[in-house]
Amino acid sequence: MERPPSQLENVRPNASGIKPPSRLPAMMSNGSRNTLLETSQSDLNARNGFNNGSMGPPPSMNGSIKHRIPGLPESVPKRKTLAERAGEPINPSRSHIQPPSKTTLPRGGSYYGHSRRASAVSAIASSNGMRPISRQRPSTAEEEDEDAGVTGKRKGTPVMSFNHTTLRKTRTHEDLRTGMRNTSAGAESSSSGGTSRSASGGSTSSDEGSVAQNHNISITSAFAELSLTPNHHRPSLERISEEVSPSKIPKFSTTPSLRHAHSSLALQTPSPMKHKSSINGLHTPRTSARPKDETPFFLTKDSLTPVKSAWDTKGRLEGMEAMYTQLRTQFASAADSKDALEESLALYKSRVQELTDLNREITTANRNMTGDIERARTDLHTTTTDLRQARRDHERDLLDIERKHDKELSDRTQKLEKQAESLIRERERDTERYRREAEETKQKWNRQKDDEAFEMSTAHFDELENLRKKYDGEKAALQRQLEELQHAGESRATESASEVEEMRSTIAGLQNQIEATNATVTSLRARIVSEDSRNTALELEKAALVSKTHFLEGNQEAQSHEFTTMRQQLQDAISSKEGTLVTLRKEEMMRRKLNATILELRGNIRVFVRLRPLLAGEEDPAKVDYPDVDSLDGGKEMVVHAPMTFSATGKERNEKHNYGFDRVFSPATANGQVFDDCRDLIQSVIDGYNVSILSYGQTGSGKTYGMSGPNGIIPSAIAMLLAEMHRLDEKGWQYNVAASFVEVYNETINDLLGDAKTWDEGDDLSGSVRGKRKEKHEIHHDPISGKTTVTNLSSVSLWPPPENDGQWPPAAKITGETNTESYTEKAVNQLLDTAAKNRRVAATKSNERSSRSHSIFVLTLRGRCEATGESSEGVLNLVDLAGSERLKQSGAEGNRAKETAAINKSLSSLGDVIAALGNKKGDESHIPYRNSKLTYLLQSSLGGTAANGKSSRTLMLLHLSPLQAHWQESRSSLLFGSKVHGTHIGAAKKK
Ligand SMILES: Nc1ncnc2c1ncn2[C@@H]1O[C@H](COP(=O)(O)OP(=O)(O)OP(=O)(O)O)[C@@H](O)[C@H]1O
Repeated sequence: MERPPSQLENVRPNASGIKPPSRLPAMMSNGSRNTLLETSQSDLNARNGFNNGSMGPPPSMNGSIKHRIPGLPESVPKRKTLAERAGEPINPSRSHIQPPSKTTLPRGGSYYGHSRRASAVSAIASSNGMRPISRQRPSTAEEEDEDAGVTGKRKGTPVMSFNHTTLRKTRTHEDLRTGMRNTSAGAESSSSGGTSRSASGGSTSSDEGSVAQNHNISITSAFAELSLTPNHHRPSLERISEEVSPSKIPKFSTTPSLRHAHSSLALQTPSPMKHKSSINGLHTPRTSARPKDETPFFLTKDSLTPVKSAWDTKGRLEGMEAMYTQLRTQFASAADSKDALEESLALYKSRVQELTDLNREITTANRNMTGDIERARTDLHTTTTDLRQARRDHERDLLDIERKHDKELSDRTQKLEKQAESLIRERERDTERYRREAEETKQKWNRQKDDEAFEMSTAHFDELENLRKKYDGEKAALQRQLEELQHAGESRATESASEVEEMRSTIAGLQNQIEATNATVTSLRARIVSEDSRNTALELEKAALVSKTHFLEGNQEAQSHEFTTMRQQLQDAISSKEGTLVTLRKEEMMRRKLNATILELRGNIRVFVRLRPLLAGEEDPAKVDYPDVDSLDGGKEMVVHAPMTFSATGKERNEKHNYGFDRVFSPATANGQVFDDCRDLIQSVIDGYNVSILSYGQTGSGKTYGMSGPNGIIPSAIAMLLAEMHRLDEKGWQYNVAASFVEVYNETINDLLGDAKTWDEGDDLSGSVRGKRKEKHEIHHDPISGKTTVTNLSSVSLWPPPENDGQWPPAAKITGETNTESYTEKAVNQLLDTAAKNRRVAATKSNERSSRSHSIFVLTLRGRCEATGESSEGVLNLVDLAGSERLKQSGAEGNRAKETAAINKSLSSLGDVIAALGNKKGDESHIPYRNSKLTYLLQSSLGGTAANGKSSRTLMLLHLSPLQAHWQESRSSLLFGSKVHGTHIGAAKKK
């Protein structure tokens, strides 16, 4: 069947994608082209009416077309094609149709009117994170069902189907679909002759979405993704009509350009060209706006083709007119949409501008901050580098100093060790030499003494033998005389016995007579008694006669000679005794000399070190070794392990320090053992030397314990001196012992045996203290006698006991004691108690006073030997020094600062004096005794030789704490001790 030429064939723009309706007949004829049929039930019905029986139109139809579209031009050629009209501006204000922006598609809104704009604004607000103010129409279950229904319904539809996956991507697509459905429904109602709801519904606010959707359908149909079915090639229109059910939604054909437009919209990418092409390629479904009697037309794949017979040109034109109208409406709506989009765009632009400004500001700020950070980083880097460099330099310096120090130390140590070794060797040699000399002298003297004794004893023996012989002779003569007398007495006794016999016989005769008379018996008994008495008297007479005989028979001359001899012997014995005493004195002198020699050899300044044991509760002792503890003459070395430290390079350091002293006592050593090693020194006080024993060390190291504790130096020294004095008494030496006890506190001297209330604390307060006048004590040193005296100082006589026993101590009189030793003992105890009490009273002004003051117990021994006329005077100073650790304390205030300064001064002066004594080159050398009260007080007893030639000896008793924590204090004490030990002072001289 031939298809008549169509006007639309000429107006179809190729680029628009709208297929000219002229293609439809071809499709209908053989179905070789893809054809999309869109229809509704009413269309079908209408078509059925047309097509029923024949393809030709009813005669009445030819004129009715013209009549129904009065606006159409009469002449078909004069009519503008659809494409031309589409190109015309519909409204000057809407001449530029812009595609919808991707962000202006409102959800559930319309592209038209206020609601559309509101939706657009809402979309902007939503995109800016604000709550949209326009009403949004949610997707309802019904719609979902409808969607499903559409799909389901179209499943079996051979003509077209929707891609729901794509449609569901956005709300816009839902709306589009809804619009499509409405359109479809409109078509249905139109075909069924019902009232067109959608035609008037566009202005109904209650169904604004529906109206918008109805309007949208033209666009959405263009954007909907459609697919062609293979049935497009059906040969006839009837067949198409059959297949399109009225209940089915309109079918659309789509072209690649439409698909592209849809996908662009779905992706919401604005593209004017795409939109335009979409609009141009739009195949509008027939809407309910079409008059009921209007010829239905199909929207096929390639063109808007009214379903008319080929000969029904008018019908087809009407369809096209309707489509044209529809397109105009669509263009109008597109223009509205454009306005809305422009508005949105303007909003967006302003917002974008704002954001751009903000971004710029932030970028600028960020850039500034980045610059600052960069600068700060650079500064930091520079500082870090500088710091590292400085640290490296510092570490290098430290290492250098350390190396230098170590080297210096090792050099000095080696040097000192060499010196010490040579000194020790020299000393050993000297000792050995002196020992040999002493031994020889002693042996010589012993031999001499033995010879003398032998000679004396031989003479004595001879004399004794003679005397014994003489005595034996005399004794024999006397024995003989005695025997003679005894014989005479016995003969007299025999005579008496015969007389007794006679008398007895007489008695017996008489007894016979007694029997005769009792009176005779009684007289006889009386006679016997008288005879016994007579006999006794005779015995006595006999003894008297014997002695008289012995006396009378003795040689008076011999007797007087014997007496003379005996007197001579007695005289000899006395003179022998005198000789022995002289010898003993000589011996004593020799002993003193030897003792002095030994002490000189040992040095006038000696250092003993003593480590006290750990006390209860104390932990972490320092490790100390005593390498020669088992040596016969006592240990002299110690190795102290310093606490572990780390070098600048982080290396572990376990230092050991070797020390050598005159004597080293381990913690196990008791006070008595320490004193045994001090004996010879104290003995020398009796011999007339001045001796100082100084207890040095930090607080709590045992100074006071060693000095005044049980069997400490003070009580032991007094006991020893008393025993020595008794011994020397036998040798003709008599001694006086006096004691004083002073304290040096804050460079002021206080009398510990006086009254603490009168003490001068050196606090510049004049006048009285507690109502008592302050006592000032001045030190005087006599350069000629070498004696040091302190004014106003109490002195207690310990030996001999004072005549007026009980005058001292004042607090507790010692009375009723006849035993002098007991007095001394008690006096010493009383003396120590008084000192302690006075210190306690003073301590109320300054706590821990005992640790911050020096106490000096002074014993003065004056001796005289009447036999020899010798005399001696020695002073023993037993000094308990203040805690040495105060040297390092700083930051003290008030009294403490004063105490610290005073302790510093006195202890450093002590070191200076000892060092100066060691360096002394002659009598002219200056020794800084006056630098402190302590050294000035001890001037005559500090190991030097005074101007008067009197010299002295010093023993430094170094006390150490056993705790590792006190290592630094112990080390400084050991260094001080080593310095003193290394000082060699010339021989001490007795005055
Ligand atoms: N060898 C020792 N054996 C037993 N205990 C000791 C010994 N040495 C010291 N102590 C004890 O250690 C404590 C401190 O001793 P001490 O008071 O003698 O020290 P210090 O150095 O004299 O103190 P301060 O600074 O007060 O003069 C005392 O309790 C003492 O009994």
